[in-house]
Amino acid sequence: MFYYGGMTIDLASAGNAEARQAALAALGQQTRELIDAVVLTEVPEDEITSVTAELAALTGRLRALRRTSPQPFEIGPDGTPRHVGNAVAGPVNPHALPLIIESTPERTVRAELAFRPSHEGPPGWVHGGVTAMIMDHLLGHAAAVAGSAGMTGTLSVRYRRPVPYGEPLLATAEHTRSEGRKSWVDGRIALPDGTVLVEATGLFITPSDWVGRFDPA
Ligand SMILES: CCCCCCCC(=O)SCCNC(=O)CCNC(=O)[C@H](O)C(C)(C)COP(=O)(O)OP(=O)(O)OC[C@H]1O[C@@H](n2cnc3c(N)ncnc32)[C@H](O)[C@@H]1OP(=O)(O)O
Repeated sequence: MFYYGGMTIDLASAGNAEARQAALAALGQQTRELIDAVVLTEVPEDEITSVTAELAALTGRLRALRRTSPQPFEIGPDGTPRHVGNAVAGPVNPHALPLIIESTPERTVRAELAFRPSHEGPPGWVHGGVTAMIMDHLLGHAAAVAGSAGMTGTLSVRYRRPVPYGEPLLATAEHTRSEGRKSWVDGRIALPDGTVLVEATGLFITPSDWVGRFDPA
């Protein structure tokens, strides 16, 4: 639903929802490229000022029709909840990598990823809060794949080595045990040669009203 000039418009039913999602995903990707270009640019100051004015105009065009409610969960191919606007995995959210997660037959999860220049924390390396965010989401996905979808209760991260951006990395996670609505998950981000850079353990708690709602496929 979108709110515009006193009207509520259901754009999904008015047009082709799939084409709209593809268009939004393309906008999200272009915006990611813009963000990295902003971070890395060395163009002259008058060009920066000119581009800023153009961006202000583009921002105004997008604000002409605005969503007023959160996007709902969808059920992914592996039966887990997800939504296109998610800050880690949502294709239409420029903030997201987006993380593309695969489930294995053993109900573990893996994601090939490369951080971007805009994720920089210490010069030349990825910000620890960004890697923690990736771990949070991936571990949550592993809980869901194991049939224990929940919200993060606690997340513990051990930073073993600095994480580079612009290089291929592999993130993996697996559910280790559950007690009632509480589930524990381990995960890590590693170099392609297996060198572990970041390790994490999370406790995920299934809210009472989620019980039985997101059973894996
Ligand atoms: C596939 C998609 C993956 C997505 C992953 C996304 C990960 C996220 O970012 S989620 C966002 C961040 N997390 C949050 O916002 C959570 C906010 N907190 C909450 O909503 C609630 O506190 C919630 C749901 C965690 C627990 O609420 P509720 O179900 O009422 O818990 P409650 O009944 O009090 O406690 C249940 C058990 O969990 C324990 N518990 C509750 N909260 C915590 C906590 N934060 N840490 C440790 N244990 C906890 C309780 O002690 C209790 O244990 P026991 O059964 O042994 O007595």
